Amino acid sequence: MDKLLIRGGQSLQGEVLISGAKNAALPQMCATLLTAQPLHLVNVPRLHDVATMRRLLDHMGVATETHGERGGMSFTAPDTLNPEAPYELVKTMRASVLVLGPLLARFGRAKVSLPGGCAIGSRPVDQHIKGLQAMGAEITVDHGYMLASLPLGQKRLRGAHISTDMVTVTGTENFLMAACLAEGRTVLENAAMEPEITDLAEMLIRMGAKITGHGTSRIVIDGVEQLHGCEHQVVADRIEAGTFLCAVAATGGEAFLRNARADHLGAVIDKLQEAGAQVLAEEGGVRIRSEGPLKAQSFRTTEYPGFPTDMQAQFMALNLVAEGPSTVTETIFENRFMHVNEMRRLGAQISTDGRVASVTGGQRLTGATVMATDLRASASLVIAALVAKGETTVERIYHLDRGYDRMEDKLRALGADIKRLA
Ligand SMILES: CC(=O)N[C@H]1[C@@H](OP(=O)(O)OP(=O)(O)OC[C@H]2O[C@@H](n3ccc(=O)[nH]c3=O)[C@H](O)[C@@H]2O)O[C@H](CO)[C@@H](O)[C@@H]1O
Ligand SMILES: C=C(OP(=O)(O)O)C(=O)O
Repeated sequence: MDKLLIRGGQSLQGEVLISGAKNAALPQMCATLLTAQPLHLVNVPRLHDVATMRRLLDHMGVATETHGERGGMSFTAPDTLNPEAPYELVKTMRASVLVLGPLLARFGRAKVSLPGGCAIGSRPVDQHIKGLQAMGAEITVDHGYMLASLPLGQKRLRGAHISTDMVTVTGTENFLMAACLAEGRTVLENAAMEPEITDLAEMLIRMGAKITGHGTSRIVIDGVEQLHGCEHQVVADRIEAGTFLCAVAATGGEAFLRNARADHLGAVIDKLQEAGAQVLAEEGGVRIRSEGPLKAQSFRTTEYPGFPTDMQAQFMALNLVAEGPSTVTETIFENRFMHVNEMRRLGAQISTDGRVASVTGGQRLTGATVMATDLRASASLVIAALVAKGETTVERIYHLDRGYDRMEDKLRALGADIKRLA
């Protein structure tokens, strides 16, 4: 199993290219199921989750191709395919639930294993099921599979008014895709507003969908009979960018994050600036300068445009070395502090009480062997290791590879002493 060996203490300097977003590319790949015409994506990140999604689409009978250096991928979903997502292919990836809406909308049936993904909470899909049922689908769960179909004689899903019990990102994406081919109007209340939703909606509009209100909490979709192919560039990964911002802030130094979108990182940039780092939106990217001691920041995770749960662990790593006490409150997932125990192996002083972690800042971390437990936990351990004295081994980095595009190469180019051991 691959691991990372990191010798801490180098400040980071230079330029890094931010890849396309995992959480935008994955739903966009699923949207290919909505049309028989080819979908061409560019700026698709090189990630395990993307490879897994490709295998899943291949398994169903979608023709997939990669081309060029710019992360080009093409997909063609024929009129007849196998609408089944087996456990083996979906167990590591939450986004696999996103085939459900498109399959139902175009083929009228689907058999999809309950999805996996980061083990950061129980992560049910009850809202997905309820919303699609409101659109007329019949869905039962049996032996870990969602079995979905349309009632006899019904050819299309029907537009509905859907108001979810909580804001759900993939739930919103499933309804958005399903509603594009439904009969009549669908209104999504309490919709997620993440930039990845907006990017998906913009791509669907390019495919012929009629959508308004994306980027707000009320999205209106008027169903059409058919969608067509298109070419789309995947939006830059705000979480990868945020991770590099925290890494540079923690180690000190200066870096330009090419393609990063400051407008998608408001809450994270505000906290970094309050901590004392300089963060500037520039033409083509974001620059960060960090020198001298930073001040630890308390924060709570909330839905976009609030502080992202996917940045909680990385910012906690920064709070370890910044000065002063801080509290970190996780409101989205009930079990997203698994990095805390591993950070303690590096000498961190953190106590947790339910969803609140209290962090003692200004700590001298020292290298140790730690274990990655989930995707962003892995990234936070890498950041902590970059500032720890001596050598740290981060084990089980297959979690990191799920969602970061060659992270160690990018960090090495910025001056980090980091290597992968197979
Ligand atoms: C592939 C992808 O885009 N993953 C992101 C997506 O995950 P994901 O879409 O799984 O997260 P959701 O927004 O759905 O989850 C938000 C909360 O709602 C709960 N919930 C959700 C659906 C449901 O049917 N029932 C239910 O109870 C979840 O357990 C969680 O507590 O948004 C999360 C929150 O920003 C991010 O951390 C993930 O990186
Ligand atoms: C939790 C995450 O991913 P997933 O939803 O794919 O498990 C993440 O990207 O931080």
